[in-house]
Order: sequence, then structure tokens, then C-alpha cells
Amino acid sequence: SHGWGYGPADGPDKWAENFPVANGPRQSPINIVTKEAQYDPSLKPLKPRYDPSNAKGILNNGHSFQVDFVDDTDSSVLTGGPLSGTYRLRQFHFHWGASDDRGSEHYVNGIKFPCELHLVHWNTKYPSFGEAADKPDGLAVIGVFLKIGAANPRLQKVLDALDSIKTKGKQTTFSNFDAKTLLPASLDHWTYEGSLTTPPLLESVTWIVLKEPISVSPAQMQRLKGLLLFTGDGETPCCMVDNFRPPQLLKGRHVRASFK
Ligand SMILES: CN[C@@H]1CN(c2cccc(OC)c2)S(=O)(=O)c2sc(S(N)(=O)=O)cc21
Ligand SMILES: [Zn+2]
Repeated sequence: SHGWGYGPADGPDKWAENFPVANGPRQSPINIVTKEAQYDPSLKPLKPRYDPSNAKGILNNGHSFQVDFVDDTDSSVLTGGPLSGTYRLRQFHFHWGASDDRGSEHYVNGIKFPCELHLVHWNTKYPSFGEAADKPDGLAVIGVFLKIGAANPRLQKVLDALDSIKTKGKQTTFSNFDAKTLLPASLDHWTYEGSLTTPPLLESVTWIVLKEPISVSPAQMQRLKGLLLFTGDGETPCCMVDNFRPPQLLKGRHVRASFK
């Protein structure tokens, strides 16, 4: 089956066996070399407009946990930045490490962060997420780095929900959450054409990686690392940590910066 994971037997080095696009020309994540990112004055201000009432549920999908949003109207959308058209918020999720020296998928000048948040959006020029997911301009993902520092109160509601989705496949309702509160003050970003960082690794993502990280405390990181399992009920428990793909080759791509 297409069982994939992050372990030695089913991890990123094995994904190309079932998903040959893993060796494609526009794979993600990447190491962002800031000196090589060209400032592009044509990039517009990023405009996330999210309606908290669209939050639907929180799910342990066995690779991460995701907060899902109702995406049947244009009430939670992203426009601006490199995007033309309107992209609807579908879900957000995180990637993190077993220890705070790793966890992020993108690196900045070789620097790793302990955690990275992804807010996934799909292009409404397509009739559905499923239709958009494999188109070159189908998805837009905002990447936000988390840096160890003061406790972040905006993460608390998400962390408190983890208790009830400890094992793979578990989900629970998660309502009235404003995803905008997870974004830093500045929406300055780097952008490049890439892919999903998990199977099916579709080369359909316009990546928008924010320069300013948000904070997370060591105790909050501990909750993330301690509480979730890759495995389902009854399986031998295996902590959900190190659920990140390493950086991929640029293969001639250029990263643009929205700021000088
Ligand atoms: C498991 N993969 C995540 C869930 N998704 C998924 C689920 C089913 C099918 C599919 O493609 C047809 C995609 S998703 O598109 O919401 C994304 S985006 C993304 S990341 N790290 O690149 O931001 C990880 C996932
Ligand atoms: Zn992700």
C-alpha cells in the first residue's frame, strides 16, 4: 500500500519508490539562501482573510495533526503576494523534531527551526481541492517558522486539543478559531514554485515562507512532542516526532523576496 512515514523503512529516502515525482524539478522543501533571493517589487502585499467560524475539526492523520476548515465558500481566503486569483484555506498543520535543534522543513541560510506551520490553500479557479491539488498553480502554502522563546498563547487552544487526538485517525471538533492569530506581525516573505512536502509530493504548490518566526516555549514544544502518536490504537506506540522532509535541490529555480 502507499504507506509512507518518516522512519528508516518508509521515510523520505524511500518515497521515490511509490512517488517518482520525489525526484522532480520542483520539489519542496528547500534551503532558502537569502542573499540569492531577489527582491521583486511586483509582489503584492499578502492578504489572508480568515473567518474563525470556518474552523471545523482537528485530526491526527498519522503524519501530523491538521486543523480542517470548511472550504465551500470564499469566506477564508488568501490573495496577494505572488498569487493571481483567490485561494481558499483548507487546513493548517505542523512539522517538528524530536529535539529543538531540528523540525522545520525549510531552512534559512542552513538554519533549522524546531517547528514549521503550514497553512494550505487551493486555487478557486478549480472546482475543488482535489481538482486543484495536482495543477501547477493549484495550491498555495504559507510557511511560518516557530522559534523557541516565550510561550505563545495563540497556540494554546490547538495544543489543548491534542489530548483528544492522540492516535492516528482520531479527530474531534475544533470550532471558532482564527488562523490569522498564528501569523507574525510582518507578512514579509520569500516565494518559490514547489511541491507538497509529503506524498503524493505533487508539484502544485506556490510556497510563501514568512521571514518573521512566531514564538513557542520549550514546554509547548514538549506537549507537541509528547502527545501525539504516528500509530493507531492497539499498535505499538511510536511518538510522532521528526515528521519533516529534508531540503531538496533547487534545480534552477529562483526564490523571490517580497522585501528589500
Ligand atoms: C498528507 N499530506 C498533507 C494532506 N494533504 C493531502 C491529502 C490528500 C491528498 C493530497 O493531494 C492529492 C494532499 S494536503 O494537500 O492538505 C497537504 S499540503 C502538505 S505540505 N507539508 O506540503 O504543506 C501536506 C499535506
Ligand atoms: Zn506541511
